[in-house]
Amino acid sequence: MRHDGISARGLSKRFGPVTAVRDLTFDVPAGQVTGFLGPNGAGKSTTLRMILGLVRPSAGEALIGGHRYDDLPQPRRAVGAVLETTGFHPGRRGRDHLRVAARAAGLPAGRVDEVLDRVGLTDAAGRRVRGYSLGMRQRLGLAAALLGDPQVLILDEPANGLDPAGMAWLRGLLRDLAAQGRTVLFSSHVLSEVAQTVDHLVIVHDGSLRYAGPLDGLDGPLETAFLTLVGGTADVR
Ligand SMILES: Nc1ncnc2c1ncn2[C@@H]1O[C@H](COP(=O)(O)OP(=O)(O)OP(=O)(O)O)[C@@H](O)[C@H]1O
Repeated sequence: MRHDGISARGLSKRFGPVTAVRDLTFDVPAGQVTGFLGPNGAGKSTTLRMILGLVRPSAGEALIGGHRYDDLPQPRRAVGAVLETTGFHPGRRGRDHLRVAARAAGLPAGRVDEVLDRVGLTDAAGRRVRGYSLGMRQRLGLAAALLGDPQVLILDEPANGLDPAGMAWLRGLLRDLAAQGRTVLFSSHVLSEVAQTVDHLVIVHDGSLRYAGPLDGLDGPLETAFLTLVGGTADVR
C-alpha cells in the first residue's frame, strides 16, 4: 500500500508584519477526501501554496508522501492542483489548453480526451476559454489537474461557480478519486457541500489550527462546530 498523504509540521508563513499561517501541524490521509476550512483570510490559500512549493515557509515544512514538493521525482505527475480559475489564455480553446499542459508535463496527447471526458467538457472542448462559464473553467482546471493521473489532488475552492448538478458531479468525482486510494484535499466555504463530501477535516482560523480529524469527530453538525471553532466572527483579518 502506498502512503501518499500530506503532512504539515510546524508550518508558518509571515508576510512582513502579517502572520498568515502559524505553526500548523496536521495530516491529510490518503484514500480519503479532506476538506480545508476557515474564514476569509484564515491562511488556506497560503498553506496550499506552501504544500505546492509556490510559497516558501518562514518555518516548518509541508511534505507529500514524505517529500517536499520540489524533491518529488515527478511532481507534475504526482500532484494535481487547481489554485485559481483565471490562469487560462482566453483566446485558446479548452482542448488546446490541455494539449499545451500535457506537452509541458511530458504526458501523452491521448490523455487530453480522457480528462475532457472525465470532467464532462468534451462537447465544449473546441470553444475558446473566454466563452466558458466559471463552472466550465473550474472543470477545465480539474481536467488539467487530472492530466498526470496524480496520486494527490489539491484544489482551492473547486466548487466555486458550480451549479447544483455540478456540485453533485464534483462530489462524486472527489469520492471516486479517494476510493482509488488517492489523497484529495480541497478548500471550500460551502459547509453543506463539505459535510456531504468529506471524510476528514482541517479547520484553520487566523492562521492557526482549530481542528484536524474525522468529520464524525466534530462536536455536533459541521456548521455549528465550525462557527464554534472559529469564534463565529465575520471579521476578515
Ligand atoms: N503575498 C502576500 N503578501 C502579503 N499578505 C498576504 C499575501 N498572501 C496572503 N496574505 C495575507 O495572509 C492572510 C491569509 O491569506 P490567505 O489568502 O492564505 O487566506 P484564505 O484562507 O485563503 O482566504 P480566503 O478564504 O478569503 O481565500 C491574509 O491576511 C492575507 O491578506
